[in-house]
Amino acid sequence: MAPETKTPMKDPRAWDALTPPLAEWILDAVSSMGFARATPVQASVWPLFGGGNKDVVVEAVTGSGKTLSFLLPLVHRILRQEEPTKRHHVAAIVVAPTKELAGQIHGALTSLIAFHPESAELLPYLGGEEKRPDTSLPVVVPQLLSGGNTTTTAQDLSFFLRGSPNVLISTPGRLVELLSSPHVHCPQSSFEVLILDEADRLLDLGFKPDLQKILSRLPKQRRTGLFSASVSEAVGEIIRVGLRNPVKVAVKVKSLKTGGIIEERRTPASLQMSYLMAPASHKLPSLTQLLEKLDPRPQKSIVFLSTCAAVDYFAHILPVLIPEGFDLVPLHGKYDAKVREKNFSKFLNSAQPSVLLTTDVAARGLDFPQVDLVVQIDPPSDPKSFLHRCGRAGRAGRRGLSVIFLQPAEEDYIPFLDVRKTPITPLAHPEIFVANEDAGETAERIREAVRRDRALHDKAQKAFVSWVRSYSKHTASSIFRVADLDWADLALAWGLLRLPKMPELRRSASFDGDRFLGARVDWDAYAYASKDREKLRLASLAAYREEQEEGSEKKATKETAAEEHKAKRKRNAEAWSAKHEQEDVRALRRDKKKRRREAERRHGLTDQEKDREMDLERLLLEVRKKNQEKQAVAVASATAAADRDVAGDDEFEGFD
Ligand SMILES: Nc1ncnc2c1ncn2[C@@H]1O[C@H](COP(=O)(O)OP(=O)(O)OP(=O)(O)O)[C@@H](O)[C@H]1O
Repeated sequence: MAPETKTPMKDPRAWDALTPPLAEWILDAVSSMGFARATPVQASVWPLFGGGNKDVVVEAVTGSGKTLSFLLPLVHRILRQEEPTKRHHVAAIVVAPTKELAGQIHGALTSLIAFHPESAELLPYLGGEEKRPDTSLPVVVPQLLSGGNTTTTAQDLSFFLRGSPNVLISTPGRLVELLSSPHVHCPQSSFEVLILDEADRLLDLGFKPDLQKILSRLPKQRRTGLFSASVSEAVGEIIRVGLRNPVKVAVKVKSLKTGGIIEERRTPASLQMSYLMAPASHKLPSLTQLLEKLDPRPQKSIVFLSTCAAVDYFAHILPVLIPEGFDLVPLHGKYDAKVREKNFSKFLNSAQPSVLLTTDVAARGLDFPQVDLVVQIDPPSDPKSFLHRCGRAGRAGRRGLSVIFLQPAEEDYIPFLDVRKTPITPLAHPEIFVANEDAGETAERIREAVRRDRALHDKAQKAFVSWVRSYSKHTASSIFRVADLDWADLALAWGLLRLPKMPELRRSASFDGDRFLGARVDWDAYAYASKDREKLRLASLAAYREEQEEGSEKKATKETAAEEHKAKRKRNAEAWSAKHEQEDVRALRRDKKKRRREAERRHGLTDQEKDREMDLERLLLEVRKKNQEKQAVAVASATAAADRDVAGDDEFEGFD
């Protein structure tokens, strides 16, 4: 019997085993890129989306090669057309949520078509002043619409008119602007395929209006592909994109749990997903230890914070804290497009160990080779971001470590992530231990830096308020509760010199009311490092003081006037009584004189005349006595009337 011959099974993911067969130039390209075989997602998507005529919804873990899984079908569909795409017609569009990701996809496509001779010939024309020549064969001509202020819409349009690209790669906003031009055409005869990368993010409410406008400008007869590591998060929204009988491609990871149980995960097997329980003030010292102790030293690390303002602030603080030899590169969505671009490529190309300090702007899709470590100092507000953030490390089979720092009150996040198939385990190695004294020392070092420049204090105040607001917006609101925050510890963690005035503080039971945290600061002398800014501050301080002084002078004048008025009244009252005393004296003298004269006069009167005068005098005395007793104007006036009749005005002057 002839010996049994076994033909070796062909690797189903070998590039040359895929159906339909890949073009020669693609085989060259992937082998030059060092990709020995297709990744599971590439092998699954190709026959459906490249060969077949299916719409696809693709979910595969981060770093599993989804970009190439949609680029290969995209170029294949364009190049198999009988004729080149007409001038100013678009054949394919790729939409991505951030400029950086759009740029990266554009880079990947450009590297790929560099292997396609007819398309490669046109590459030098792209971006140039010259109109690109027509071709007789189909070609792929990409244009990146980068948005922001890197290029204006007018520049994008003139590039489009000169280069006549047939593939647009863009963020939603800039794409809407270009598609609104009457010179940009997407007819059914030319348009082939629409790709939404990070589709669940693009289907979020924020992008909805732009996405609707884009869809309304595209023919209904087209192929559409949705790609993401978490596309199933958007199940309810997928319908909006107008897919026709889509095929769902889900590439899952199975891993062995302790006890021999096989579990399904939504994160790559090469990525260790860990957590560290740490009060807020222990987080930065823990980060420092992690960077120090990891062996080999992480070449590239990404540290996530929750807000742009926090990145702005800690970008000035971390250089003081992290071990020597690490470059710190900040990146967030509010930077000017040029700074964003510069910092992005600085991190990408840095030769020495570097740390990217960033927000969720860098959570999705970005493929930095050599990212060994991801640290989430702040857990993401949206749990969808969690696996994307972690997935910046451990890509394409490379080992990676992801650590999330959780405060004691946030412990429930651990089972929460388990349910979402992104389980995390306690960080066992390297061992991190932070004593309270270390945390206090770190806080002092931060405060020292803050004291050197008042601008840092301003940044800290702004950032802290925005951080608290973002904390209150966590989707998992039952786990991240502002009411549980330990304000004194947070103030240490941030190295604050005082806590900003916030309604959250007033409502908090754990806040003891000392916003100044026992830190002694001479606020008038506390200066900005920038001379110009300090000059301005001093000028406005002087103006403020002057205003205060004017205010107090006015107040003093008012007070003096009031006192003077009071004194005058007193003087008047005193003068009045003195006057009356004098008058009394004078009246007495007059009386005496009068009586002496009377006595002399009476000397010569008859007895009858004397009696009449005596009666008159008695009457006069009675009236005077009465008046003196009552001293009331009403009574006096009545009495005076009677008196005047008898004695004349002169006698009652004082009662008037
Ligand atoms: N067949 C392959 N073999 C080896 N490496 C590959 C292969 N295809 C792609 N890669 C590499 O894998 C890395 C990750 O690819 P890619 O960025 O497409 O991942 P992704 O699945 O889109 O990740 P994310 O979900 O984070 O966006 C890239 O550096 C890419 O060059």
